[in-house]
Amino acid sequence: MSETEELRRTERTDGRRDLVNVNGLKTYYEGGGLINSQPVKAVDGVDFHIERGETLGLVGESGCGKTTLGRTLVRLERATDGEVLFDGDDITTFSGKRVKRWRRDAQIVFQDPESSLNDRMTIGEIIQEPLNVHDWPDLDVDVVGTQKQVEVTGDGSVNQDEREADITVEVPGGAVTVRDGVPLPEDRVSVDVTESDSTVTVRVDVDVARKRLRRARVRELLTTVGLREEHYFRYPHQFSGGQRQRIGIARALALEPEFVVLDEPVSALDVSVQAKILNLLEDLQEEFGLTYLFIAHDLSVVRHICDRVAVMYLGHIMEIGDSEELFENPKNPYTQSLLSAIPETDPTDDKQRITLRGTPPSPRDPPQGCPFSTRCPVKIHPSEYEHLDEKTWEGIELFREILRERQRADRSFTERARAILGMETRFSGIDEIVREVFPHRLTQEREQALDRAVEAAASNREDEAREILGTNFDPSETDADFDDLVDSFISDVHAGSHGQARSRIRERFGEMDVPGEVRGDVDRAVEHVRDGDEQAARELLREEFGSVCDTEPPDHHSVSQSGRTSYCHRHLAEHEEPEVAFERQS
Ligand SMILES: Nc1ncnc2c1ncn2[C@@H]1O[C@H](COP(=O)(O)OP(=O)(O)OP(=O)(O)O)[C@@H](O)[C@H]1O
Repeated sequence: MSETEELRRTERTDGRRDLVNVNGLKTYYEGGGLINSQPVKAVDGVDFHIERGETLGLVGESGCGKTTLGRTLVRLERATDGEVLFDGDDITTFSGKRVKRWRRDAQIVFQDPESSLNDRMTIGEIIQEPLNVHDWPDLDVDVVGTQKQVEVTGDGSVNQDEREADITVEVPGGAVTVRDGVPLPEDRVSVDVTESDSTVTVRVDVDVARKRLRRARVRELLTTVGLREEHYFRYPHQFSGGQRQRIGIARALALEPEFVVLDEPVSALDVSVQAKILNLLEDLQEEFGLTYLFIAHDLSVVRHICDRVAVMYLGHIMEIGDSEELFENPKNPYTQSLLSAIPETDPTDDKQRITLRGTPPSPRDPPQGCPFSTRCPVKIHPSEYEHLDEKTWEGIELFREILRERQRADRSFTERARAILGMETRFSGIDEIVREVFPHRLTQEREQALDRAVEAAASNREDEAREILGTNFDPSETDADFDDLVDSFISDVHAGSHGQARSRIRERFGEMDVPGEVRGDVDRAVEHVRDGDEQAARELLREEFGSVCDTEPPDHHSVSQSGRTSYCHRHLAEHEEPEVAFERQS
């Protein structure tokens, strides 16, 4: 790649160089040996960048792919597709020595300091391990002050990296500078320079063994992360959770990385300790110019520590941008839902809490269109059904969601085996589901009878109430036990729950209270389910009531001046913006 091309790839329009650039990244886990099983699409096509020295937060519900994404960036997981440019180079294509060299630049701190440290090693050994693996320090040498070809012999070697060399030798004169990160006094380095017409040969001898340098480096790291040098010979179990996390951080910093993935670094710690570790991480970032990807569940921590935030759902980034802006004025319906669940510190703020129905779909079988379409509270309705009221829509979406959940349950071995053995009777519940999901209404005559029955029961004329119900409602119309139903009705009225008493009867004897065209489709879907063909039921409902959200993946739309983007069809001009749709519903 030419230098200009490389610059174009890594330099953004505001002129700041990005350290990490992720393009179309996918990480799939293969099906685990099950025949025909689909891969888990843990990360399913994400694009973002991380600027040098910034902290990008990564949030989202459990299982949305945060850890997998973090691990892919440091190559603990192999990318299935896409590229991860680190300083312009695609690390997914590295192999052999190049991976090993690059690994020093990118490290990870794990969530659980309990299990991520080997209990049989001393703290010193744990922190020293990466230094041993990478044969640290390189003792690489930069020779300055000459145009001639340079040869380095003895303990040193020519610096071939872009990093600052461990030792710099100036010729003529042989003045030595040792890089800050190497705990080596300059008077322990001796230099001998010989020059010919075209070559300078520099012999560098270091009279301190690498082992001692490493031990000194570990002691330095211990104090850097707020521990004491005498902790060197202790074991992990002798430390508290917070101290163990400090050890994990020291280990991650040992090779002086540029980029650190912090995978829920404080989630396992007591609240009082969390703040200390967060402060430490911020101080270290400033001191060493680190770039962080900060993965977290706790949104208030993210707001506090991150410059920008990426919100993830089912392997996709739904919204990404400036942290304060995103928390103040979220644009994506998923971000809006996620943030609405944070308890409000100000009790006078009457923020609307958005309850999401169902659970996220399986990453083995994600929705075809928008990943959030199966749960989105402001999903776009097809234009021919725009006149439908919200209650009917809610019923349709819920019905579709229930059929999808049943499909998912179908995947379990037990369920499949039961079906094959003919023991399966789950489908018998369909009438009950329809009664629960859609509003039901009685004929006018029956509504009046219901009024009279409520009045009689409320005045302790139970026999009369029973008689009214018995005369006006035919027990053969319902699969419920009629006497039990009447008993419950009377108990509800006595308890003052007249509404519930009425609903009981309406659900059992009422007609579905939805517009005729909807009713016809629901009835046909129910028929398919009765015939054991749930797939046909799902397809029918999708064709009839599905919208662009069900069929097309959205684009990322710019939603603020600062470059924040949101992945949602509603940002297209022909639709209402998500917040307007939320407002209309409330
Ligand atoms: N090694 C693996 N093999 C197969 N599937 C996996 C593997 N690791 C993770 N997954 C699946 O990939 C999806 C994403 O998981 P991941 O751990 O990345 O999510 P997460 O957002 O970090 O969740 P959490 O917050 O619970 O850690 C989940 O469905 C998970 O079950």
